Amino acid sequence: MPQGSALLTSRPEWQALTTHQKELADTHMRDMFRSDPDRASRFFIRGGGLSLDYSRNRMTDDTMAKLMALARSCGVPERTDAMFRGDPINVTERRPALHVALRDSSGEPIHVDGTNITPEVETTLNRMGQFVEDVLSRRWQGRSGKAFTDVVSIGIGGSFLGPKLVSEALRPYWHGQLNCHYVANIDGTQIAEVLRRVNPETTLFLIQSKSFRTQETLENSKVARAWFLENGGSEDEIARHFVAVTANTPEAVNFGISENNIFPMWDWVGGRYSLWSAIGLPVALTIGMDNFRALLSGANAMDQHFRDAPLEENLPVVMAMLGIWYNNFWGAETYTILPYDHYLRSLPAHLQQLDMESNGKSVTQNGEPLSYQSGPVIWGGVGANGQHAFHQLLHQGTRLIPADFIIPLETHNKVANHHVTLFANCLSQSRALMSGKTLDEAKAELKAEGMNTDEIDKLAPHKVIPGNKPSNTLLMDKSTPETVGALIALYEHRTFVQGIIWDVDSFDQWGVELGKQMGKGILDRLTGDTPESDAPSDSSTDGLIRLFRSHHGS
Ligand SMILES: O=P(O)(O)OC[C@H]1O[C@H](O)[C@H](O)[C@@H](O)[C@@H]1O
Repeated sequence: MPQGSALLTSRPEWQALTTHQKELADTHMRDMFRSDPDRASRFFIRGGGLSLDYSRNRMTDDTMAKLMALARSCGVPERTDAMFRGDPINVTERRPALHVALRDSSGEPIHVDGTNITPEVETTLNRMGQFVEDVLSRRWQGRSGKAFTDVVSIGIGGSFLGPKLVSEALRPYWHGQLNCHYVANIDGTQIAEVLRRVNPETTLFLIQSKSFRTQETLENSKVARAWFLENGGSEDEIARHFVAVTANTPEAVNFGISENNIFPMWDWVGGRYSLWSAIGLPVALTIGMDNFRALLSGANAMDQHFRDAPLEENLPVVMAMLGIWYNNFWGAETYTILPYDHYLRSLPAHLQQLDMESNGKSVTQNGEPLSYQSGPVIWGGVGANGQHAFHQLLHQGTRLIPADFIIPLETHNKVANHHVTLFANCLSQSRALMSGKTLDEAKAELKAEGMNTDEIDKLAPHKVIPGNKPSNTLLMDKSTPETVGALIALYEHRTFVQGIIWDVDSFDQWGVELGKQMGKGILDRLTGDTPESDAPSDSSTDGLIRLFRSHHGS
């Protein structure tokens, strides 16, 4: 499939969308709804246990047909097949991206370099299951024969955000035997606060690092080990309290983790796609292995929907192409994720890494500079809280910010009339964003309040809400292991499809490396190990290093 930066924008399908955007530029969604009573039922699809109402978008049937034509011309179906087949779609690292294999229980073989990987996936899941059972049944217990009460997961980035999101999302499924804590940051406050709350005799540490080279994780793990030894633990007992998940067994063994306590990761799973692997252990330990497997099966249901449904009825594809529509044809720079579910409060943070690390790229797969925008800024926050904070800018700011509203039909916590009120808030926000308020409506309202004409003329412009702001509404019956799995998988595939259109490598992250490389030299200068470094610097960095050193008297 020919691709390339110039090729994309010169495709007839791309140009048709450029022209089409101009035709739609002056049409308000309010009028689209008025003139088309079937709009909402036509732009409503289901898949993998989720439902999507995408009728509140600046589009018509013609727009969707044009977006799907672009998807086809960029090879979305073929590239999707390539991903599921295990082709090395991560071109810069010459690897497949096979997170879908982690949740495929069909038994169908998937080959990487000639080896069927599915038996190893199943073996690892069984090992996880055995470990969870051993811990919960107290066959595996702390050094003084007490049952574990706490799990501390040490990891960052993909080895942190996904498991943390799922732990929180599935809080109603916690069996209650174990508390779960996450430590990610090199800010010592985080680990200090966690260690203050746990007991060294009953705490299990999980060191989660695909590479086993990540500074933050290694430094925090050293602190955890030292704390364990300082608080009555012995070297021999480390094996009972420290477990690692990594693709780098030698480094984990070097660190002092017993080889029997190491769960594997594979280089064909990207960090931000790894919560489905043994990186999900903190989740499995707190919700039990059956629920963890249900999470995988929910994700697998979305995988099947993504692979098999026609593009027009395919949730990840429809959402991806609407995102392309705003990003590349309407100039939207950001995209907001609004879960109306307290349990999903960490979804925006997880999707931020998933999407911004995957599609924050500026060259094509062949290394040519992009002549168009790639991934947008992803942000968001839980509803209804955001309504009393940043939604003002969504309603009346000058920027176009498409939004995804995500809400379960049913709550786990029936408290007074809260859930129906939450639902009403969600619907009223998406409706207000779409319809807005005209100047005439604002004036009529003020008149009805008894205001005089002079005052009305002054105040009314401030009360105009432009509307025509696009949003999707994603629904699920309830936040369950299955629906949460499907929801996360949906966004993974949405990101993947957009990467196909932009022709970027969605599975590498070279940009992250530069800061890491520079970090070492700067640390040495701050600590005085190499005060006069030959490494390239600048007057700002030099000045700030001097300031830090003089503050610490060095
Ligand atoms: O799991 P690790 O190898 O420790 O990596 C943790 C994280 O750090 C890196 O800097 C990457 O940006 C992330 O994609 C990765 O998930």
